Amino acid sequence: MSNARDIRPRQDDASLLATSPSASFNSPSSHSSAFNRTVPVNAKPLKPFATEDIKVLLLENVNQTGREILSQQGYQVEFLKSSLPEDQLIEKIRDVHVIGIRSKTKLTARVLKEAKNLIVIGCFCIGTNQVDLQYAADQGIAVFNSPFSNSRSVAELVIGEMVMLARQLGDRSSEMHAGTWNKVSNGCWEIRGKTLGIIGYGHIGAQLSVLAEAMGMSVIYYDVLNIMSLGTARQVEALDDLLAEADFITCHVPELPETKGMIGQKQFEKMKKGSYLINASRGTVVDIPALIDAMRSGKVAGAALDVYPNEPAGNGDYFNNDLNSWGADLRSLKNLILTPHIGGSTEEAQKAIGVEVAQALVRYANEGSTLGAVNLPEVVLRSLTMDEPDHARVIYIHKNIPGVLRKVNEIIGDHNVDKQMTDSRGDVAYLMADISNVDAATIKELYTSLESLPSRIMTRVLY
Ligand SMILES: NC(=O)C1=CN([C@@H]2O[C@H](COP(=O)(O)OP(=O)(O)OC[C@H]3O[C@@H](n4cnc5c(N)ncnc54)[C@H](O)[C@@H]3O)[C@@H](O)[C@H]2O)C=CC1
Ligand SMILES: O=C(O)C(=O)COP(=O)(O)O
Repeated sequence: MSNARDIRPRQDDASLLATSPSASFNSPSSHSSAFNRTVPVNAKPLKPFATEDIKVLLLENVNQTGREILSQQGYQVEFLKSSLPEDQLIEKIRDVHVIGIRSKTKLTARVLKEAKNLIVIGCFCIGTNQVDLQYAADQGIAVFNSPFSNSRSVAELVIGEMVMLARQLGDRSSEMHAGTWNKVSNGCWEIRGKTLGIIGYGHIGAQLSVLAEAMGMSVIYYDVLNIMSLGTARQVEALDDLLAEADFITCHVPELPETKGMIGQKQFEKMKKGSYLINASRGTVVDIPALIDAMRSGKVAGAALDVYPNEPAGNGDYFNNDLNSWGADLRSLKNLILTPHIGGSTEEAQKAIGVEVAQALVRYANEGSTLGAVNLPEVVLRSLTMDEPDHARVIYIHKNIPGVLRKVNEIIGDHNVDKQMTDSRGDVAYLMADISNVDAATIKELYTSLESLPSRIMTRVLY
């Protein structure tokens, strides 16, 4: 394997041009999906490289379904249960072509700079805030996620937590575990007839809205977009309107500069006395010292937190003041449910995410399809078939500057271009072209010529 960043064709080895009819880039048949259905039965397996040379690093206990799909491709898959400290991550990422992470691993520009062979990142979760998406795009590294496979799991957790908070179940259960009988009705409520305020009415917020109405709640929501209400839910114009009206407030916004500290001291002041707060979005959205004050003063009657500004790397690690300076204060509060970022952690969600993201990674590595990528333009060409044995697929990721297509077409224009597609997103453009009647020497020539263009970000030739 070349030590350059690309997975390059092995130009010296003409035998690799022959494609093996027994090889397949289809994912295992047990994982049927829209992706599998779109691949024709006589799809030609593209062999840009010996698949056993592809190195994949999976962190944070990615589900077995995903691991199997990648292993069955013949890739070398290394699997770790937790995330890695930055220095160890940098050591490992230098070597790999594909990395799979969840919400904890931070793929910053500093880390990605060292990832000389990396072509694609799979976020086996919804959030992609942990990855420097722009830096990755600028290096030609595609990023995929699973946009809604765990939404239902989060929505169900929030429903459960509302009942738990309204009935102080966490406290009663802890007391019983400590041997104390404490039968209380004071300050305990039904959720029926109460108002739920949802901040961020996207996949999770909207799903939750339907479930909450089925429990007899009234739903209001605040979102920066004008979004169609489900059921009898009602969009409010300003966050303050929601804070003033809701009995239960729940956050479902992404981590963005605009959502940082979105619920802080000023917002707690605007809430009704005795209201409840739930945050299963990102730890930066709620100002936790302000929440501690609001709970101590009785303004907030209960809260559930699933996410924190700093989270431990893996199971068994401590959640203490070394991690977040207010850790002990938080843990001392009554009617506060603390969970270790388990909103999306169900068997159903993790299995579905494993399949969806692993298939996207395989499709990208083997076919170059960016369908569903969150940081590159979406470009897809139909699969080459076994009837097209002497074809090569050229992928040219380049700076989105004037004149590039002319130069590229000067290079590929002497050949028979069967199909070509190009699209851009911001500063980066992605071109894919299938060329027929090519031999090993032509592939080498195409590759070298494209690589020498000043607009080049990354070139791959699949054949
Ligand atoms: N605790 C957990 O395990 C999980 C947490 N999450 C977190 O939940 C977040 C939301 O997930 P989805 O509903 O799938 O995302 P989504 O993208 O479908 O919805 C987010 C909504 O928030 C809105 N929004 C963005 N900025 C806003 C602002 N400043 N004010 C008001 N609304 C704003 C958007 O317009 C959108 O409607 C994810 O980004 C992720 O960080 C997601 C899954 C599991
Ligand atoms: O899907 C998300 O964005 C989540 O927050 C869930 O993250 P996780 O896969 O549990 O690390």
